[in-house]
Amino acid sequence: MVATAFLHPVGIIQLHGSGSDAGSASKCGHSSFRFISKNFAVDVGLLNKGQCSYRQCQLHVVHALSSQARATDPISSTSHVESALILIRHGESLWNEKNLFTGCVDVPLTKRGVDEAIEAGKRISNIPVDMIYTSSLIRAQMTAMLAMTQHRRKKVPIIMHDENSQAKTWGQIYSGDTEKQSIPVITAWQLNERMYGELQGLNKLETAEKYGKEQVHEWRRSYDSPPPNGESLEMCSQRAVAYFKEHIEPQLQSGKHVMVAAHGNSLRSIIMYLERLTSQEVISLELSTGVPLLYIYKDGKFVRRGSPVRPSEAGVYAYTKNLALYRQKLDKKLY
Ligand SMILES: O=C(O)[C@H](O)COP(=O)(O)O
Repeated sequence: MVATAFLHPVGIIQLHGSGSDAGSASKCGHSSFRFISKNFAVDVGLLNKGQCSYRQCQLHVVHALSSQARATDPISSTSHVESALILIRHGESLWNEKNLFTGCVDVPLTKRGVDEAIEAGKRISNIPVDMIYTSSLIRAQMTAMLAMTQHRRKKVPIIMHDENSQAKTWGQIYSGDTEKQSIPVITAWQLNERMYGELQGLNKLETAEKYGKEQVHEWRRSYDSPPPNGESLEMCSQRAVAYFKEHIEPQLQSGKHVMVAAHGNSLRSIIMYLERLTSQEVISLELSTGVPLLYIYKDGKFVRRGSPVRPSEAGVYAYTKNLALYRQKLDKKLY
């Protein structure tokens, strides 16, 4: 009986068992599998066809399947894992202040937006953050960095540069201790604000007068009506939610606490996914600038815990034992 070809969603597996000497047999007998590490799998198909012995077999390392597979797999199920997810829309930008459609135009924060980011940081200063994801736009990156100046854990957020191999090499940290005291910040264009097409740079009020209030509201808040040569929320969701599922959700599933600093619409699309909102319900979803939202990820589900009102708000930390313990350790300076 030969091992069947399949991709296991959990980890690199090693063939063991009768009839298949991992060293030479080109035909492997029935085998049991041992997990060596997570996030990869090997295609045992080559072994079955006798095309190579185990040792020669090219380990077709396949990135682990989606979190769904991991969630259903009893061995890898991380149902005991509980992670915090903080979503934050950037603070007020210079074009928010001028009431201009911004979309993917890369404008910075206003002074008020800076203050909003700092206030947001105070609100989440006792909630654990292991990784930060931002869009590739400066207003989201400024918001994340400013917010983290208020965090009590005092870890240093460091923007990871992997645009090319030199950037990766030149940005390396050569101290394990220093690395432990830092938080990787991953920037992703997929988290950018929806591209507002020919509305970018136009005044929102003038645009409503020109095209009519209903039409502009449709473009701004509906799910599937794009502005002229721009993205609909649905199109934005196809990149933002896809990125969240592929890159961010697995981190939460492994127990990492994550902050995502992004934009009104890219976050609306992600919240639509987290809270299973319909395309009708999402129309009324509005996000204020610089107000952090807290979700608890557990058993493959996201539970929204609102927005911490202030760092001293007991309620936030009573939500889960882990958040309360983390806060206690901060209070006792155990970090
Ligand atoms: O892109 C913009 O103009 C704002 O960031 C969000 O715009 P909206 O509130 O019209 O969606």
